[in-house]
Amino acid sequence: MQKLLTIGAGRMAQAVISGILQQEQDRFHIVMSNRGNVARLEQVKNKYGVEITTNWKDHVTNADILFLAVPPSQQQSLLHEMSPYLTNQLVFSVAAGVGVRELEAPLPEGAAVAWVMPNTAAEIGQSMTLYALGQHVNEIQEKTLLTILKGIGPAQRVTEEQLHALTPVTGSAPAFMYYVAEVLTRLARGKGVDEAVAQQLVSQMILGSARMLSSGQKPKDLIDQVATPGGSTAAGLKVLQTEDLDGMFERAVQACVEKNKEVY
Ligand SMILES: NC(=O)C1=CN([C@@H]2O[C@H](COP(=O)(O)OP(=O)(O)OC[C@H]3O[C@@H](n4cnc5c(N)ncnc54)[C@H](O)[C@@H]3O)[C@@H](O)[C@H]2O)C=CC1
Ligand SMILES: O=C(O)[C@@H]1CCC=N1
Repeated sequence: MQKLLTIGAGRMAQAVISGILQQEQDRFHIVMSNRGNVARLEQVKNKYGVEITTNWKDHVTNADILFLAVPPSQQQSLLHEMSPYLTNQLVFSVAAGVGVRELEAPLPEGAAVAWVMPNTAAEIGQSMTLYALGQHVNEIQEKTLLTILKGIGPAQRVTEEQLHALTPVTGSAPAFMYYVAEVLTRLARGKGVDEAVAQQLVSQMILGSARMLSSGQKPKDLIDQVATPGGSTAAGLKVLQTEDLDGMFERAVQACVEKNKEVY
């Protein structure tokens, strides 16, 4: 059994651990740590049955995998602090904007690092995860990482530059989708449907649409199937185009990219 130490026990650490435990219960011994929020640690211990600690240093030397799930602003000082304890552990981080180069720089020469960008659907094994590997990750470590990622959903290897550009598309865009869901749910409620029903009908609509997309059909073709020529959907789509929804999404993605750069 390999020992996996998380530093950070917040939303993303828990989403990933939850996904791993559903798929790979017996493969990893998981220890979760944070900066001292004992109540949060007790919660994760009760919820996931993992070991907890407020002092990651007690576990770092005999861990096989170090999973950094702290805010991007905290990560460089943490890496410096961790550096003297590193031997051959695989270090992977999910911090937005903190690339492979930034992970390697504070660590000893030859440190094995990976930059991973999951999303919160990791919690149910449905994240679309992107990852980039540092130059010193060996075959066994890559296999271990892929085992972890398999637990949280499909994963796609990309370059570090692509990962910077795509973080909004897979990491942040779930929030954009939930925003759309919130708006549609509110509209449905405004028509006298109660909240639970409104959420059910919107979530099933999104689920069905996602399944159609994941069957490989092109968005354009799927739009055409819905929009009867001269019909009501076409009238609605025209409003979205006139109001520049494309431009709004482009600007939202760009805002995420710019924000992620602020870490440095
Ligand atoms: N929430 C999301 O959808 C996604 C988040 N991420 C990344 O995941 C990381 C964590 O984000 P969230 O889980 O959303 O935040 P969060 O605020 O829920 O969790 C942060 C955790 O880090 C701990 N922490 C903070 N500073 C620390 C330090 N110096 N030493 C040890 N522990 C420390 C906190 O106690 C907390 O447990 C961020 O870097 C973010 O960019 C990446 C992809 C998606
Ligand atoms: O909002 C954030 O900064 C993180 C990065 C991707 C998703 N959540």
